[in-house]
Amino acid sequence: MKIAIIGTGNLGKSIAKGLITNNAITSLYLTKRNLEDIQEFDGYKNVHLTTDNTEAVRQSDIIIFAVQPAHFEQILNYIKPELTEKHVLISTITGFLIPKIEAQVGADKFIIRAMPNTAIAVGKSMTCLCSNVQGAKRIKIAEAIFNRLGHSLSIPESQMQAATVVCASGVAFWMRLIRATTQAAIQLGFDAKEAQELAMYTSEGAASLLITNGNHPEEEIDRVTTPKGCTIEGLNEMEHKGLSSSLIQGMIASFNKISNIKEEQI
Ligand SMILES: NC(=O)C1=CN([C@@H]2O[C@H](COP(=O)(O)OP(=O)(O)OC[C@H]3O[C@@H](n4cnc5c(N)ncnc54)[C@H](O)[C@@H]3O)[C@@H](O)[C@H]2O)C=CC1
Ligand SMILES: O=C(O)[C@@H]1CCC=N1
Repeated sequence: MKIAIIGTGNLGKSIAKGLITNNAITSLYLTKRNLEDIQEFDGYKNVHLTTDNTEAVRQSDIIIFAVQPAHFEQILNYIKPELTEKHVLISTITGFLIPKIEAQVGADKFIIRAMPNTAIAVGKSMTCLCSNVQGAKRIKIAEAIFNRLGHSLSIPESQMQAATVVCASGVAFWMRLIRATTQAAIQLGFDAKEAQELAMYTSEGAASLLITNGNHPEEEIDRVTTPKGCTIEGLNEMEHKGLSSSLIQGMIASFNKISNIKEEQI
């Protein structure tokens, strides 16, 4: 696949790492206004670094946009003359709706929105996808890319804002939970490195149980909570202090912020 990433920042770099590590490219063009920050990709076979977005678009079939929302419209306008029927446009931009992309480049273009997360760098991204009517004809291409780099789910565009919070911001939320677990483990006597090891692999094991067994989390919790034991004591204390409530409220706040991001673009 001939892929271009327009805007190789935090997410763009993660996607690039995932694509390169998984041998998912025929050629990969990475663009950024200042190439110094992406020198780590220099020297990889078939990987090209450039400040020229039009060159990247001309040389590629699949164009992944990973710039901040405020820059997207201008970039679309700039590359529009280069777009042909071969191009599949994949936007990872938060809050930038398909009708607005169509207004810039035309509804006849294959337009897909993807909401991956930074775990794409290690082939573990949960990525939600949606498309315009034309893009539906190329959604299999996007599924092939993102399934190779993790797990994908096609959803209506109306759920994309929620998917951004749960999956994309979700990595940061989980990191904080893992970090808090690590801090507790240190207080309980492990050194910092061991504490993080325990936290990382325990959270991986918990998620793997659900993925492999398809069970509800409470079913797995019931297997751990020995009557009158230490687990239920800890769990109940966490809930008294508002663990679930705090997570839910934080995610709703994050969701509401995306509406503001959309308004800031207008
Ligand atoms: N960071 C994340 O985990 C996720 C981010 N997103 C979305 O991805 C987009 C990028 O987010 P981040 O990577 O966090 O931002 P970022 O600021 O790290 O990356 C954006 C990059 O675009 C580059 N850029 C700006 N104008 C450019 C131009 N004209 N040509 C080429 N490159 C240009 C910037 O130099 C920067 O490196 C945002 O729209 C965000 O909502 C979506 C899912 C996850
Ligand atoms: O924080 C943000 O706005 C972007 C979207 C999801 C992850 N990073």
